[in-house]
Order: sequence, then structure tokens, then C-alpha cells
Amino acid sequence: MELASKSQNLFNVYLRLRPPYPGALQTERILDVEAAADNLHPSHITLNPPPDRRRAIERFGFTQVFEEDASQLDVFHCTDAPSLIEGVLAPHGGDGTDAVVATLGVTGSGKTHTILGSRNQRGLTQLAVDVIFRSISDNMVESAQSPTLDSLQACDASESTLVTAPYFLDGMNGDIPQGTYRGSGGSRSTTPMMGESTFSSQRRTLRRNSTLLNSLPYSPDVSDFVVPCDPAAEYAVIVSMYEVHNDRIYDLLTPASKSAANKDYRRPLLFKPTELSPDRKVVAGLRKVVCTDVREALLVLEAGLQERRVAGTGSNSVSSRSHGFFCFEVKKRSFGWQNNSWTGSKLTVVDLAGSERARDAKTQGATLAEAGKINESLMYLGQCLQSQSEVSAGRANVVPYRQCKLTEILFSNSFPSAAGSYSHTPRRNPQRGVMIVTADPLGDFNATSQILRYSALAREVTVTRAPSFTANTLAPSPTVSTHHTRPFGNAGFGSVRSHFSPVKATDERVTMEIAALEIARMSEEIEQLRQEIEVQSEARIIAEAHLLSTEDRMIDMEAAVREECALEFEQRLAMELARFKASMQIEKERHEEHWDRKVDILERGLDTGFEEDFDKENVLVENLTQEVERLRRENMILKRELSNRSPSKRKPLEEREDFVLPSGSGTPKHDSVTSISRKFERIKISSDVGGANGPRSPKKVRRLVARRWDEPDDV
Ligand SMILES: Nc1ncnc2c1ncn2[C@@H]1O[C@H](COP(=O)(O)OP(=O)(O)OP(=O)(O)O)[C@@H](O)[C@H]1O
Repeated sequence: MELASKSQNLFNVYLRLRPPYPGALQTERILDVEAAADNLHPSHITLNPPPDRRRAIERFGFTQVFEEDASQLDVFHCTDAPSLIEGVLAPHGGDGTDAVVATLGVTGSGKTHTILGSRNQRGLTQLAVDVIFRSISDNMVESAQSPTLDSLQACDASESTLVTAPYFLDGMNGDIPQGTYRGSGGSRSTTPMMGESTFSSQRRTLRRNSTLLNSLPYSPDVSDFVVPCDPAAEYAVIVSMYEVHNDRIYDLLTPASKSAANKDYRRPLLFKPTELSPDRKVVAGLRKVVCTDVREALLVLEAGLQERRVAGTGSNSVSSRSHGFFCFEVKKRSFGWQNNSWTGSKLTVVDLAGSERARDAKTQGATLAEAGKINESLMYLGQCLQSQSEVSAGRANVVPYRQCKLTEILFSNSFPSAAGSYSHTPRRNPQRGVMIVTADPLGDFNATSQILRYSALAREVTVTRAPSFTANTLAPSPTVSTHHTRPFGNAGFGSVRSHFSPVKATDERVTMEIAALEIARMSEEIEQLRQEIEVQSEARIIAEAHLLSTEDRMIDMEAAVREECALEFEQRLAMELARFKASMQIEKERHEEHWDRKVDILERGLDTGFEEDFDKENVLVENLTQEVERLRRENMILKRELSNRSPSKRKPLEEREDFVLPSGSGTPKHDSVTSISRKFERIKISSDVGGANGPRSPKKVRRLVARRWDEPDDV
């Protein structure tokens, strides 16, 4: 079973076995490490099925196997972490090479312990950070404040917001109100100096930070360990942290904000190419913290870890429910202020969530659905790891890493960027990857076997003869051990090939041997099918839980949407009603105004017509009055003339016999004139009808007019 050389793999895969849990029950060991030849490190293990299972023995090959007694420092050194760090620091000039260190394993197998350590042991992350800062301490940039910060910000390709570590830690400790970070509004203004926070809050923060630093472990010690750095360059270190949860990316250094429903809300981020990184996808929009010493970096790391999702399950009391990514970008530029452009590489340490079986983890609801997503993403990761070996062996040419966010982030930098497509960006080296698979030799057989199949660089299956059958029929014959080897890969259960070397025996014995092998092969297949059924039922349980939790979410959402719609409907109804009332009021006022105007016009019309008629009639009456006056005067003159002529004898004209009254008149002429005059007086209407009693009302005017037209018969 040949292993591909280290340089051929996108990820070198190591296996670390965890020591037994203190006080754990003594169960059958399922993993055995094979002793290495020639004092080399062991690289192969054997997976033994439990005695009650009639299954083949499987052998797996890794870059190296760490046994239970391996220390954190052993793992740090033997996984080539120092060489990865050297690649990031680029001591011989250039941008350097990105590095990824990740852990993969069943829940509770020791991934977090390996990556982040425990209460009294530092993990690979802390050790790497310590070594990085020690190695560049002489070349560290003098200050992370402006203008260094601004120049770093200008060179950042991931649309992130950079802050200094003191400012970030002040904010995380609550001395700066949430949301006032410079990134909160997308502003890229200069970070406030430390002097901006009050002296007492600085002291409080310092006290808190030093307490936290004192509680962190400092073992194992790497103080005498440095890797070379570029002597002609000054360095700055930028820390960022994020998690992939349910296939979404969330920043761990941006505090969650309260949503309308008073729940913690984090905005998911995108993994995409940007203007400054057109050929490489990056997690865009993170908050990044510029650190100038290891203490700041460790405090930022602790702050980010506080935000990470963990939960207690049946398998692990502090189980990681997301894939955590901790990034340390080492930026460098040549000494001197003339060159303000920063380049560099980054080390990413990844603590993956563990695969788990619903039955063992005893999870339910959202946590079970979460587990489904974790298992799904780990399955895709397994497929990628399997195909990387096939790619290096020339049997495949594609690693299917675009199936989920986890594999996309882990693998997208494993390949050289497309040559010549973006001439203005320098071509970057493919990253170097290390995958540490953790396993519990006393753990669950099925779960462990699944993880090892996914991740091992090589696999070999050994089928043993079915003991009950051979014991009875082949007792005298020597033990026959047949190996079914298959190259690493997912060839499928039915594809196990038998290589049978017949022994020198009778035909019957040969037939029996063949039959025994066939039975063993079929038992193996049955066992594998049984295992597959278990996996499928597990997946079904998780899918059902996912469905249920999705249904619950949908019901909640539907209720919320209904409530929102009803509220909006009521608001709109009230608004429409108010608008309708207002328009009705306006219409009413307009109508009233209209009628007022009409009445006005009518009044004015009536007034004008009446005045005109009135004037005409008054003129007529005046004329008639004058005529009557004239006649009266004439009459008087005539009477006087008459009396002057015969003052004593002559009778008044009316008494004279020759004076004839006009025909039809029963009254004397004098009476008739008087009566006409009186009548005229009666119908004469002065221009101030209504007199001094005030203005005439239109009704009165109308009545007067009516009366006037009633009277001509009398005239
Ligand atoms: N190599 C080891 N040496 C000592 N203790 C260990 C080792 N590996 C794991 N442990 C202990 O086992 C427990 C579970 O380990 P850990 O939390 O690292 O598991 P995990 O694989 O990260 O689980 P999960 O996937 O659920 O997060 C912890 O208490 C840890 O300290």
C-alpha cells in the first residue's frame, strides 16, 4: 500500500489518536497502530471490527500516525507547522505561501483540543501565533495606528474593516458602545486613538485583559523556537475569525446585533472574488484586528471564541456546532516610507465541527438539524479528500470542492490562480494544507470507520475466512488468509476483488476453499450493506428532524407574516379611511362654497335687476307725478282765469252747464285727478324701500316686486 509523497497532496493527512477518557469503561480497542520499520514514524493503522461483526479488517495509511501519548508540541513539530509558518513569513522575499491546518474527526475525538488546547495545554493555534510573533518581533511595524492602519486598509482585498487591537478589545469589554466601531457604518475613517477612551476605562480594560492573560495556559513553551523572516521587511499581523454554520459564514469578531424579534442577529458574509482579488475568492466584509504582539492576538482569539457556537450533546459537553476559521495574515513591506504597499500570506487554522450519530449524540430539534448540516458538509469534505488522492495518482482530475461553503473555503486556494487572466494581480502560489484526523481507539466503530475511509490517503481491505465454516470443514488445512486490496477511493461496496491463490490440495478442498471465500466475501458485502442501511437510516432521521424544524420555522414564519399582513392591512385601512374622510370633507366644503357662490351670484343678479326695474318705474312715476302736477297747475290757472273774467257771476267750471265731464266718468274731474294722483302716490315706491329699518332682504324685495305686479289693475 503506497502513499503518495507529501508534496503531491493538496492536504497531508495525519491521524492523531486520543487517550481514553478518564474513568472510561474498558471496551474493546478498535484501532491498532502498526509499528514503523526503520525507526520511522508510524503511518498505518488497522481498524478491527468488533467480535460480533463478521467484517473485513481494514488498513489505512496516513502521512503519519500520532499515538495517544503524543504531546501538543509533537503534533506541532511533526505536522510541519514550523515549515508552514516559514512559508507564510517568506524569509527569502516574495509574497509567501498560504497555509491551512485543519482537524477532522468524530465528535469528542479531540479536534478542539488539538487546535485550541485545553485549560492547561496550548493548542496548535496558540503555538503558531507565538512562533509567528517571536520570529518577526525585531521587524514588527512600530505602530498599528494611522497611517500604518490606513495603508494596511488600502491593501486589504477582502472589503474588510481594520481596527487596532486596543480599540477592538476596549469595544469587546463594553467600554465603547456597540455599533460605534469604525466598521459599523461601513466607514473607512481613521480609528480613534487610544487616548479617546477615558483613563479609567483603559485601566479597567487593562485589568480585565491581564486577568484573562494570566488564566491562559503557557505550556508547551516555544520560547526558544523561531523561524527565519525577511530581514529587509517590516511586518504586521492581522487577525480575523469566522465560522461556517449551516453553510453560512458569520464573522466572530463582529458582535451580534439585536433583531426586531430581540434575537441575536448576525449578518452572513459572502465568499467571493473582489476588486483587489479578482482571481481568488475571499470572505468579504470581515472585521479584522491589527495586532502588534502575541498578547493582543491571544486576547482577540479569546474574544472571538466567546462568540462561537457550542452546545452540550450526548457525545461532548462542549461540542463545536460550527466550523471555526482563525486567520493570521502576516503582512510585509520593505522598510522605508516610500513603499506603502503591503503584501503577504496567511495561516488559517480550522477547527471543524465533529461528525456525530443522532442516536449517540441524543440531539433533537434545531441541534439535530444542525448535526445534519455538519455531517453533510463533512461528507463533501470526505469526497474532496478522497479525490485529492485520485488526482495525485492520476485517476481523476477534479476535486469537487464547490459543493458547500466549507470545502470551497478549504480548497479554493489549493490550486494556482488562472494564468494571465488578471495581469495586474501577481500569480499566487497554491496553499499548503495539513489535515489532522482525530480518532478515539475506544470509540464507535461505524463512525470511526466512516471518517477513516473519507480521510485516509490509502486503504486496504483484508477478508478473513468465516471461522465457523472453516473450523468444521477445513480443520486439517493450514490457515488461509486472503487479502483483498483496493486502492484508496470510493469504488463501491460491490467492487471488492478476490485474488485467490489455490493451494496444492484435492479438487474438493479447492472447491471448499472457493466456497469459503465466496461466503466470506458475501458476509462482508452483507455487513457493508447493513452498515450502509444504518448510515441511510441515520441520514433519514436527521433529514426528518431537519424537515420538522423547517416546518416549525415555516409555521412561525407564516404566523409572523400573517400578523404583519394583518397589521399592515389595518394600518392601510385606517389610512384609506382617513383619506376618504378628508376628501369627503373637502368635497363637501367645495359644494357649499359652490352653492354659496351660486346664491351670491343670484342675489347679485336679483339685486341688479330689481334696481334697474325699480329705477325705470320710479322715473315713470316721477314723470306721471310731474304731469299730474302740471295738469293741476294748468287747472288752477284756468280756474283763476275764469274767476277773473266774471268773478261774481260766473260759477266754478265744474258747476257750469257747458262743462262736460269726460264720458264714463261718474265723478267730477277734480276728483278724478286727485284720485289719479293718489293712486300714483300709492304705487310710487321710493328707492329706499324698507326705509331706515336696514337693508332689504331678498325675500322682502321679491314680495314687493310681486305686490307691484299685482296692483296695476287698480291703477
Ligand atoms: N489528546 C488529548 N489529550 C488529552 N485530552 C484530550 C485529548 N483529546 C481530547 N481530549 C479531551 O477530550 C474532550 C473532548 O475533546 P474535544 O472537545 O477536543 O473534542 P472535539 O473533537 O473537538 O469534539 P466536537 O467535535 O464535539 O467539538 C476534551 O475534554 C478534551 O480536553
